[in-house]
Amino acid sequence: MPVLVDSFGRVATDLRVSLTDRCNLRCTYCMPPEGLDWLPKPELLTADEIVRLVRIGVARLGVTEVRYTGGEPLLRRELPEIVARTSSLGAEISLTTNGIGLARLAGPLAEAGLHRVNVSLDTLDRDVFVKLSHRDRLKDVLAGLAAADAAGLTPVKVNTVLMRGINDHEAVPLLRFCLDRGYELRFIEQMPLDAQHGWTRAGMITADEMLAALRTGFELTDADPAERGSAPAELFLVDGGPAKVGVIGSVTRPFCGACDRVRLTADGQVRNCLFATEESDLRAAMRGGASDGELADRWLAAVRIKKAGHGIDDPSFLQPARPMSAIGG
Ligand SMILES: Nc1nc2c(ncn2[C@@H]2O[C@H](COP(=O)(O)OP(=O)(O)OP(=O)(O)O)[C@@H](O)[C@H]2O)c(=O)[nH]1
Ligand SMILES: C[S@@+](CC[C@H](N)C(=O)[O-])C[C@H]1O[C@@H](n2cnc3c(N)ncnc32)[C@H](O)[C@@H]1O
Ligand code: SF4
Ligand code: SF4
Repeated sequence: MPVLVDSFGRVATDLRVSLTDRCNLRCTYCMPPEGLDWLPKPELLTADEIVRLVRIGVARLGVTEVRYTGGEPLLRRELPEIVARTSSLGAEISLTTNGIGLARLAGPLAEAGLHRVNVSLDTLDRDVFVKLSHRDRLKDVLAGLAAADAAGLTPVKVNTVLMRGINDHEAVPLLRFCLDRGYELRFIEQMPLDAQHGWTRAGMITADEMLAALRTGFELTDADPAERGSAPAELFLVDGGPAKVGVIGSVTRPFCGACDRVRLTADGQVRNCLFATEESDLRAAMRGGASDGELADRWLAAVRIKKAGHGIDDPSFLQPARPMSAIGG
């Protein structure tokens, strides 16, 4: 089987599929309070088109992990159907979500064949949640997390972006909360992918700062690096283990050398990197009558030209035109 390999020899086996660019939160590191100009419906891939492309990825191109994301993937009505139709292909199927609606959907998604979820939770404080996301939905997120755990969508992982002066005092309580419930918490460095282009390197909480904050409450030791593979999260044992906490240092501790990712946007564009400047239009090809083999060939060509890394520190770095919510995080 041909594989999605780039010119540096990295093989993309992890397909991240954005199901929609819409969202019911407005996290300040992601999009403005008024929202964005969402993609028009006819431009979105249909459920049939998504299933066809995922099948091509898994059956013809060596994809072994499929993650549905967005925008907010739980807003896509056909999510359980898409999971059901792709879960028999043999790849691991996971979901990254803000958790709103998961209280209702965790059971049906598990039944449809979803293996696990990662839920974003930046704070345990209702007022901070409102400040950070411009919506009063903390209760729904917490209910979604509990439902995911109860439905066996495990290991449940939690994603937290720390923001200076907003939630950076919550590193220790958030870890305590996750340890108590058996969730694997990962702290994330903010990347220049917000729609407002407001990111600054100085404003970002670094992985070193996160670790220093955590060490005020816990003893951290390096986990076995062999376990990491191509995962973005660097893991640390908490108080001797076995519980772990992760740090995703995309900016100060980049992991691009081991990158195994490729993305499909909600409007059917292949992106070989979060920070890609070029996309390959599978939707137009598909709607123009391309065969599975022709689509696979386009996909292979798109991955071949992946750059070595994100280049955030290069003087010539330009933030991509698409924000994270429209790329698929
Ligand atoms: N630089 C970089 N960061 C990424 C990439 N994918 C995800 N991230 C970061 O990692 C965070 C967590 O991503 P998730 O969607 O939970 O996926 P994951 O951590 O790869 O998933 P697991 O397999 O469960 O560990 C995101 O919020 C991003 O900030 C990527 O391709 N490149
Ligand atoms: C874009 S969201 C999509 C899925 C879902 N809406 C959610 O929030 O989990 C996926 C992940 O990207 C993260 N994210 C969003 N903007 C980011 C940024 N500028 N830098 C780093 N991570 C970001 C979020 O915290 C979330 O964990
Ligand atoms: S990070 Fe996720 S939940 Fe927050 S605004 Fe972006 S897409 Fe929505
Ligand atoms: S920034 Fe690009 S190359 Fe680096 S890990 Fe993410 S997707 Fe891969």
